[in-house]
Amino acid sequence: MSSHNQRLHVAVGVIRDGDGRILITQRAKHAHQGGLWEFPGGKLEPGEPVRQALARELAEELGIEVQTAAPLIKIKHDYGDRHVLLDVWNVTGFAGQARGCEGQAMRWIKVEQLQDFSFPAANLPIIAAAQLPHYYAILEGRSATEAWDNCRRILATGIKLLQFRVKSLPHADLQSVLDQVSQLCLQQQVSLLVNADLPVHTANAQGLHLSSRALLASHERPNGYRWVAASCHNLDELRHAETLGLDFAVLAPVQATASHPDAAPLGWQALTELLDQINLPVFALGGLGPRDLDRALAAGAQGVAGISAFLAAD
Ligand SMILES: Nc1nc2c([nH]c(=O)n2[C@H]2C[C@H](O)[C@@H](COP(=O)(O)OP(=O)(O)OP(=O)(O)O)O2)c(=O)[nH]1
Ligand SMILES: [Mg+2]
Repeated sequence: MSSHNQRLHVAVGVIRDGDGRILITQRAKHAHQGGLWEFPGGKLEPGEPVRQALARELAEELGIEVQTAAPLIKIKHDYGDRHVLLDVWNVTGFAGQARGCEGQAMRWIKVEQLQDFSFPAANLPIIAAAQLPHYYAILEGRSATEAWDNCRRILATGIKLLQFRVKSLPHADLQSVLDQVSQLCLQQQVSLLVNADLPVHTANAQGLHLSSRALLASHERPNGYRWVAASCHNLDELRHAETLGLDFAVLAPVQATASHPDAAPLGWQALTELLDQINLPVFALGGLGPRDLDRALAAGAQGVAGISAFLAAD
């Protein structure tokens, strides 16, 4: 194996301050991917655990001590001259004041500003992962009243990412319920994705959610949406979502669910193995709720998606 084929394992931190701002630093001009902005971090030493490498690199580069960190996403990327595995962690607690210990430029920026900076090519899914929350709620309802009631209950839990998928609603009611839901989402700064199978106008939504059938029928990313996501059940579908340049996927069913009793659950092990093979933020769905977040993160997921799990009691 030539040295270029050996994958360089890199520990990377998406560091957040108390206001949710993110720290980015600029790579030295002469370095690989020089001059571009990056999330601080660096190469693992031989035999070094990744969590330890993360702490060491952030101490060396920024003079901070990592206190709270959780896995965010893993990216494998071939630059041609170098093959990297970026092992990216969310760092939400640290001691000390970050400074550029190696003379590098640094900025604390809002998550929305990540688009305004040039990062290495491998960073695209990291930026999506950094901007997405850990929970994705799916709105269902058999009547306009029930859908609206469910929407209010879901948003009351603090959900910031919502899919409008009220497939059992009479078509005559769909548009007015969607208009009402999108109004409330706008007010509460919730990102709303509309399921692409629904016969509605999506002008007031930030995103489109493709069913796995719609995903496989698509040859390019739909235009004009801040977020485009898809439902997946296997590696082929996940790969297709990645190839189209979608922002994230939902993978189901991870556990057995009452709503889909015939579908064989993947289980945590298969979930981990599937997520290891793609560079895309993925929410785990199926028999899961907020209590499963740590397990989902450990498996390499962005977080947890659910329907009934996010309906808080009134
Ligand atoms: N830290 C970091 N590295 C990234 C990002 N995106 C990306 O493609 N990389 C690549 C660039 C490099 O090829 C590799 C990091 O290796 P590096 O050589 O900078 O690591 P290091 O900090 O240990 O550097 P050094 O001590 O050897 O100077 O990962 C990112 O967001 N952060
Ligand atoms: Mg570095």
